Amino acid sequence: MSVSLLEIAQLRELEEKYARILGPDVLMQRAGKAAAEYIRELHPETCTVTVICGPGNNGGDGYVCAKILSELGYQVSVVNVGGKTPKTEQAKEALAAWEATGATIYTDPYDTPKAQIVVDALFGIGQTRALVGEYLDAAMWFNERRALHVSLDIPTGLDSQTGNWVGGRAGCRADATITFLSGKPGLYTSIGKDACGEVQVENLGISIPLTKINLTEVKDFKHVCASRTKNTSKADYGRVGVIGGGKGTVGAALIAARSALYMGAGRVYVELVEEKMDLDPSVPELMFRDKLDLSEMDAVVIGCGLGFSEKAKARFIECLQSDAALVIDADALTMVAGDEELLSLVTHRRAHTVITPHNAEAARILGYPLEEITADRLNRALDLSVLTGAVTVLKGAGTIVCQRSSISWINPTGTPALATAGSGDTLSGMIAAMFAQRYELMDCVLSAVYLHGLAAEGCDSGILASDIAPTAAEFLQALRDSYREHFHPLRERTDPVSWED
Ligand SMILES: NC(=O)C1=CN([C@@H]2O[C@H](COP(=O)(O)OP(=O)(O)OC[C@H]3O[C@@H](n4cnc5c(N)ncnc54)[C@H](OP(=O)(O)O)[C@@H]3O)[C@@H](O)[C@H]2O)[C@@H](O)CC1
Ligand SMILES: Nc1ncnc2c1ncn2[C@@H]1O[C@H](COP(=O)(O)OP(=O)(O)O)[C@@H](O)[C@H]1O
Ligand SMILES: [K+]
Repeated sequence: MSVSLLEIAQLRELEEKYARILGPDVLMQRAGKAAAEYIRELHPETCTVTVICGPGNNGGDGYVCAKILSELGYQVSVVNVGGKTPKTEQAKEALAAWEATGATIYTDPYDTPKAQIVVDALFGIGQTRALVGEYLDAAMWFNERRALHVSLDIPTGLDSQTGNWVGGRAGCRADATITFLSGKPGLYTSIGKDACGEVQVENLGISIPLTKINLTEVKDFKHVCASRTKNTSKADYGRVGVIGGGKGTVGAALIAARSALYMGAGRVYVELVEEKMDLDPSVPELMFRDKLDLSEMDAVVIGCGLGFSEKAKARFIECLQSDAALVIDADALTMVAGDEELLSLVTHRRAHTVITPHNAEAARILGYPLEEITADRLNRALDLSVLTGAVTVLKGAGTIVCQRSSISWINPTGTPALATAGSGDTLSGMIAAMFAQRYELMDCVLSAVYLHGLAAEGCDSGILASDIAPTAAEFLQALRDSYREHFHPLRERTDPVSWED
């Protein structure tokens, strides 16, 4: 199963339930202890630490963590930012326990001695408005330190649901975040991808319910990772058709088509609506047709460099009316925006349909300003699936995959190296290749999105879009090797993925 990501209301419910079962301060004690242990793992040598605490329970976690670190031999300074009385009983008790050690309590972090580790326990999931005053100053102090930056639960200022800054005001930027009970969506998408650094989830000994928002794991598409049956031929791996080729943008279709081949499609055909080509000399395996017979295709990609001609639109309509699995990308998405006839054809499709917009395309289809998409990508992705009936892949940092049934996944792989022309075309071709190989709907989409991102992991410079699929294919190979190792009765189990639940 995927890693569950809980929303605030669900976290609050768990918090209340376990406060009743375990006692009101047990979770805070566990959170503070887990944070101290995590910091010790990150920096086993004892050193100087400053913990900045806010007025709520996040601050309470900070006081507990500070006391345990101090008992472990770290030299800890604690700041009760603004010097106010904490707002909850548990946080008051945690502050009192720190006070009982006789240590100085600072109210301004700028007064503290230099520290090798700084810990942000200002605000967690209870931050309801933009940082101002002493809290904003404290967040700035945190960011300015040349130290290891650790946030408790979430980086202060981050909206745990959307991954944006609360009220648009930037907060803490951590090198590492230890988050309690479960992951939260905002840690894995948008600004959250930068603000959290490494994320460690600590469930505090609580069993976490399954939820409708998940972080994709390899196990979510483990059928794709199983070995292919040996007694097969290219007919078993299907036919992908790529329709593009508007004036001057042939490359996009070629990139999508090549990617489908690399990801294991049996045959890949290209139709160029406005341009003419009979051969791609660098990938002679591709076959070109003036007009594809859609009834012969298992999966079709439409939109990459398609243009907006009448011919293109007519062809799009034929694709929508076909029984092939359809990946709708780029120009085809823009065509759908504001066109009721096309939208209705999308909605009424019987075969699998995936739309792959980036934020701007999503804004066009929904008729929203771009800011409304970026403000809440999870909910906007869901809006798109409800509007179109299709599986939505809302691309970007922390790509969101969602179904109309309201189950969503956030994809954890990918880097800014993917922010390069043609990278979305590659993804479309990869998804279609999975359809052609007849995997289940969500196996197809989740595997392609995950592997596409994985291909760019560790790359902080630039890559060619054409290189993404070959690298993704190598990762898929490694996963299949690992899966085979694991499930082979005569082999030792040394695989890196834990395949069984
Ligand atoms: N969930 C769990 O099970 C567990 C939760 N735990 C921990 O508790 C944390 C949640 O605690 P929390 O609810 O007390 O919220 P937190 O973020 O500390 O502060 C909220 C306070 O700040 C205030 N306030 C808000 N914004 C403000 C602003 N801009 N400027 C100034 N004030 C502002 C707000 O006031 P109000 O909005 O009511 O006026 C409220 O009083 C959670 O993240 C985790 O660390 C763990 O201990 C164990 C398990
Ligand atoms: N900063 C980023 N981090 C992770 N993935 C990214 C980032 N920027 C872009 N991507 C990914 O790169 C691809 C870009 O797609 P798209 O914008 O359609 O490109 P193009 O139109 O050039 O093909 C998407 O899969 C998107 O998720
Ligand atoms: K925090």
